Amino acid sequence: MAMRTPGTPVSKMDRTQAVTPVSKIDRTQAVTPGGSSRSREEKIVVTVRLRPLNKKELVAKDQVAWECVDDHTIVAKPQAQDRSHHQSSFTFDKVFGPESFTENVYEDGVKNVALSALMGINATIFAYGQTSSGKTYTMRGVTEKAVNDIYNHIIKTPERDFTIKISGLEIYNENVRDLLNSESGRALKLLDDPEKGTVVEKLVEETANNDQHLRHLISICEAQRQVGETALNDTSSRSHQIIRLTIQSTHRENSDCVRSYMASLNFVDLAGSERASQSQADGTRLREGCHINLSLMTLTTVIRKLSVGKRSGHIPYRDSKLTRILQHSLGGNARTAIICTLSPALTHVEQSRNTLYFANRAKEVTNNAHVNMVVSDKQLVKHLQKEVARLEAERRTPDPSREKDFKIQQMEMEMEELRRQRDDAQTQLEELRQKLQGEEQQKGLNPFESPDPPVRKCLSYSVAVTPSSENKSLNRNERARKTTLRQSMIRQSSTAPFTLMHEIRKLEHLQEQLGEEATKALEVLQKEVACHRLGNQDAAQTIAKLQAEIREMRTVKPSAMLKDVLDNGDVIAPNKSVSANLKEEITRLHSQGSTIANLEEQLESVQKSIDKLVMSLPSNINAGDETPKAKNHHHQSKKKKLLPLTPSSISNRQNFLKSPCSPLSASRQVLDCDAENKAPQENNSSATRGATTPQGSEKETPQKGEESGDVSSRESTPGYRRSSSVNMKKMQQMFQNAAEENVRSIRAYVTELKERVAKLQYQKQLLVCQVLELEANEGAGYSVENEENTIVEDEEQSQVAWHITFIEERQQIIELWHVCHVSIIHRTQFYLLFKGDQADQIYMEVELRRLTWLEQHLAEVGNATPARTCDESAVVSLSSSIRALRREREFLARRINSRLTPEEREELYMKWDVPLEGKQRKLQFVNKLWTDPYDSRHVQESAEIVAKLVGFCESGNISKEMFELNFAVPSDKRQWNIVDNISNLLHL
Ligand SMILES: Nc1ncnc2c1ncn2[C@@H]1O[C@H](COP(=O)(O)OP(=O)(O)OP(=O)(O)O)[C@@H](O)[C@H]1O
Repeated sequence: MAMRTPGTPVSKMDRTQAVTPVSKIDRTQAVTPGGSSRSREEKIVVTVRLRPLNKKELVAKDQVAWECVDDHTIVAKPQAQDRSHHQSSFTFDKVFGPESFTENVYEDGVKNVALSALMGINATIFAYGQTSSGKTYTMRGVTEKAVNDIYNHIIKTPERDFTIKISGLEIYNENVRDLLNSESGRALKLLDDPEKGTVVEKLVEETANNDQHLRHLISICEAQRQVGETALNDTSSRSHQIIRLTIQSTHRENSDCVRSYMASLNFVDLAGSERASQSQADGTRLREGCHINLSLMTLTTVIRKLSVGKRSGHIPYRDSKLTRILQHSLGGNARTAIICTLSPALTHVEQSRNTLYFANRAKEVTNNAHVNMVVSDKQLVKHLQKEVARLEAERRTPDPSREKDFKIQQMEMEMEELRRQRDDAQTQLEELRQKLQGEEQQKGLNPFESPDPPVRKCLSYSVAVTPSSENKSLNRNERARKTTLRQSMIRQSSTAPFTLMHEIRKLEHLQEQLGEEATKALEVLQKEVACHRLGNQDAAQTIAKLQAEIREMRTVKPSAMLKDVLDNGDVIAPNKSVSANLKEEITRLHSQGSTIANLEEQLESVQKSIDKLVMSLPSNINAGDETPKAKNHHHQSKKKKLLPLTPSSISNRQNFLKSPCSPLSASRQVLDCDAENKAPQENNSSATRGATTPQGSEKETPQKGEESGDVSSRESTPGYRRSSSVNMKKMQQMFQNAAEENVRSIRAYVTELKERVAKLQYQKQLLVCQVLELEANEGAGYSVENEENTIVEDEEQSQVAWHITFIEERQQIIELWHVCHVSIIHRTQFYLLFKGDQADQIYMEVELRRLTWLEQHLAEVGNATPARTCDESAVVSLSSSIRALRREREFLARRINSRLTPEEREELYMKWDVPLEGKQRKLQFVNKLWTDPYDSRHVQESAEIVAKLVGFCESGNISKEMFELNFAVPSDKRQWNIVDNISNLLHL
């Protein structure tokens, strides 16, 4: 749509496009197909103003020949003697009658076009008409009002800086004269500029300081204009006058923005066409009249040619200086409004008709205005100078702020403090232990023996797992559960000493692995940061200290005894009794009580140090705009890529059981609970991921380091420095990004190590409990030596008792699954795998414990939205568990068609009361599974259906190992494709 209603208020104007108000007269053209959104075609706005009869005409009793019948139409009054067949009615954008004010002409006719210049769009306002028709009268008023509006706009737009310049020229007898420099008296040349088009050479351009100044300059132009008396007009303009305002505006606050709007606004008061007979011109006036008519004729030709289309051949702009100077305004890059002025007198009716014909053609001319953005040389130079200075400074001093050094110093101090605190804690612990030992010895008791072993065990467990649980009232099942737990422990203690020893070995081996991996992580960190600092000694020292911390962790390795045992192939010394071995184990476990805690503490300390280091990276210091979500995503994706993991660590990670009782995990409530109920992906996908990611990660990290190293080495060469400061900046930025990413990855990795240490803690505590059970049994007379006899004697009785306990425990577990919204795939596997075998005791116990903890945790957290911690571990809530379970049910529903035949489906739908024709019946059906924990038949059938849907059959495609307290990789992943996911589901 092209603009038609010229009076749109400035506030409603589109600041970047030529505005297109609605018009009553639809003579517009469509926007150029494929044209820029900032450029559009628009027809010249044409208005007609009919002045009142002047004194001379009134005296001569001239008649009024024209009438404005409405806002758009002017008609010739029928004259009795007029027998010609001229067009008598003309329609324009606006027609103003003799009573109209110049203000109306401005507001409704040209304002919109004039103010486009404030938005970077060139604009031109013409007055065209016969001599004495009122052109000058109208243009003066229009110019005055436009100046008012321009300055009002400037006042209302404080965010932009405006510069207004003015030049004035007249074309008199086909010579161009400077109205602001009239003393020179010489004619100015027109030059062709490839960018600007025709320019007037040496035309003076003054900058207006304010509106008054501008008005003053305009008045100078008008005063300098050639005026002469003719028969028709005492003050007839004998030249074409062009007053040009150049308006430039720049956004104040955005100092980096070097582009600004720039447009010119032309006020063109043409000389009037005249007939020599009427103007009675002779001599000078006649010569003037000839030139005037000649240039107006060229203008008319240009308009006529343009009105029939720009491709209608040659447009004779160059035939007159007027059309040459105004070329852009005639069919070019400008919005143009023409005010055609008419005398109403019948004596001038032919002249007026010619004016209307001209106006008629002009309204068909199409312009193509666009917003002009310019880069001021001055601004550009300023901007470039600033940039060069900044880059030079950056090149000379990579870290001018010294802020990083300061932060490193701070970090070192904090590390020192942490180390001191750790040593103090260790000393205190040692003192406490010795004191305790002394007291126990005074009482004549073994320090690790308790007069009431079961109570000792319970305390040990509850303190470690849920420090606050002592004050909480027991729930409906807790009492019974504790009883059965105690029973199962006692039973287990008589059967599992070897298993326990084995578990202890594994745990300790894993602990050693953790130390190694932490060292690797720190080595990578050191490399990254060393590169980043470009040899900064302080940073290197800091990292060396961090690494020493990790080495310290490694020194707290399994004891010499463990080493012996491991060296001997993990076999218990044959000359020692099982009881003696266990006692030693107990002692060793206790003596290592602080080992894992130390590891945790030290990892915590390393984590803090790394956090500090990451924060000290320049991009982190400045970065405040990265959203947490984006950071999280970024972090996760990079973590996958960059972690320096070994295959063994990957397999370990996949099989970790998360501990709820670690001091770390308890304080931070770290629990991978979405994983608890996470719906598995389609088959194979997870296994593939697990296999490919670590390999990629092993390759990625060193590559990054090498890249960084390359950059730093190149930067240090003089040739590189000379090459380009912009390139150097880019490369520095790239390097910083890479370093930051890797350090973040390492931080995430250390966090993960911490979690794993926490899990170790949990496992170890569990083992301590069990070893204590053994010890207690021994103390009570159940010696391990006569263990076999005892078992044989009590076998039958024990089996019956266990069976009863199993039934009870399983029911408790099923109820807790339901309450905690645990994965129904997990429920199915557990339910189908553990049928009451003696060896199932430990699994039942572990499951019961973790569910008890989970139930309590959910009760504490409630429905709170799981918050994300910085290390990305999710905190489970009831709602997150329910969501995960819902996703899992959707997953299972999707498998119904592929896993069940149509007959099976139909049978099941009927059996489970799912309408056969109902919508989403698959989901409806799955939603009914595992919903009644008290109906054993329902539970059994639910388990069977889920097993079928996931392809699990109890006879061997899943290992009990995955529910066990060990970290072994399932022996055969092919047995069940989604075993990895299920392992995750089991994470605590
Ligand atoms: N709309 C109007 N209302 C009242 N008086 C008007 C109007 N238009 C013009 N006049 C008067 O008519 C006379 C001629 O006007 P003006 O000089 O503006 O004509 P012009 O078209 O510029 O003539 P020229 O081409 O000879 O310069 C002036 O005295 C002016 O005051």
